[in-house]
Amino acid sequence: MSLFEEAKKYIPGGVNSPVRAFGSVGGEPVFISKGKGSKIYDVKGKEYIDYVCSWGPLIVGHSNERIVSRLKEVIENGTSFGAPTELEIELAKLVVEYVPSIEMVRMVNSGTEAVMSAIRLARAYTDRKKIVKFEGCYHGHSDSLLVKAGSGALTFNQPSSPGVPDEFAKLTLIADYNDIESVKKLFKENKDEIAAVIIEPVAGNMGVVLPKGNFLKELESVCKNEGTLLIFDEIITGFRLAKGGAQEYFGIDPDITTLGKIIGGGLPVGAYGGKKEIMEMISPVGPVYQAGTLSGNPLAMAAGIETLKILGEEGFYDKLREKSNKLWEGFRENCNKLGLKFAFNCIESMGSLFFKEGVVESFADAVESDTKLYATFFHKMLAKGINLAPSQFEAMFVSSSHSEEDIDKTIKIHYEVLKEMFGN
Ligand SMILES: NCC(=O)CCC(=O)O
Repeated sequence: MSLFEEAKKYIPGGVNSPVRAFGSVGGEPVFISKGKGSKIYDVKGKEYIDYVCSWGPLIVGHSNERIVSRLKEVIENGTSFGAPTELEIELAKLVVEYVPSIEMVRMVNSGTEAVMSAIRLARAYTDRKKIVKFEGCYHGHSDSLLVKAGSGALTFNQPSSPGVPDEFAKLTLIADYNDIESVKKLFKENKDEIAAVIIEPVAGNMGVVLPKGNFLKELESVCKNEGTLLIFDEIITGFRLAKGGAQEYFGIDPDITTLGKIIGGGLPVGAYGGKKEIMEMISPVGPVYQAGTLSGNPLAMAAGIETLKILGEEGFYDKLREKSNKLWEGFRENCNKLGLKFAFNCIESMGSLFFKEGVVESFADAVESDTKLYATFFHKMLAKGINLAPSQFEAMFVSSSHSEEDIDKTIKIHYEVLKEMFGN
């Protein structure tokens, strides 16, 4: 019996998160035994260059020495206290220093929790109930956000999940990413009722889709005029596009920011932060309740602190950009050499190749991609030792641990695979 067969006996679908099950690409998921730097190894010892990076957190690669050694130090003193520690202050300070709009931050355990809490806070702050999200954006799996969601929900054709009561779902209004008119229309129809607009500033869960022109600026100003809070879901883009995330990159001032992934350096951490006036509505200062037994866990804080310190070093993002651009250029050249006109979207160290000709600038464009071709591409890459996300509707990530050699090898294999699929 394979490990997957065995897992399926005890765990629904054999996995603890649906996207891992290879549902949209077929076949059995690879079981991983270890990771080091840019590489992961399956239980049979096969090596892969990894561009999933645990779905984004590992911007400095697997099993980074500084993180591991700090974790060893911290674990000697205990694993959880449910009481304040200095480590929490250290990570909070770094977040406030790095992320322009954050004056205060609350740590939780996952991105889902961060978003769920941010929405509650926005509703309490504005005394309004409705929220706006964009079709194909994914903000974790809390009830209000599982309406026309991206990522695994889209991959598995469950964008609006059963189990979410209609009464909740109808408070979530849906706009089109990169279409400010669709947002304005919702505001017109729901005057003074919208608490918050939540957005992935760069969409990463319908594949990578970049904000066009002034879209984010316009969104910021619509929200300000309407007395609605703008929530930037920077769970993917935070500390990824720049030290201060997408808000620094695009010069936007959101009211609340949600963080996850990189902030935990590979351990479970989420966070939400914003202006002091808003954040001080949270219990025990204010009336908005939110809590967590393991929130601010010392190990998770330590991994986050070490990661953020590395990101703060001179030239970190310049080097990562250079490396990423080399890979993206390689992919583009490969497509050109083979006369392929597939859309390729990238920004800094995140990118997606769409099996769709032309451009992908909206959710409607993204879902026109040929997911069967993606599945073939994915399996051929995997067989040759390149690990990509097992879905068209995800991003790939470059880490600081990817070497020139990794990048060259990946470009070479990418060419071979596309040639096998499309060459004459
Ligand atoms: N881009 C989607 C995620 O990062 C979530 C991964 C998961 O659902 O396990």
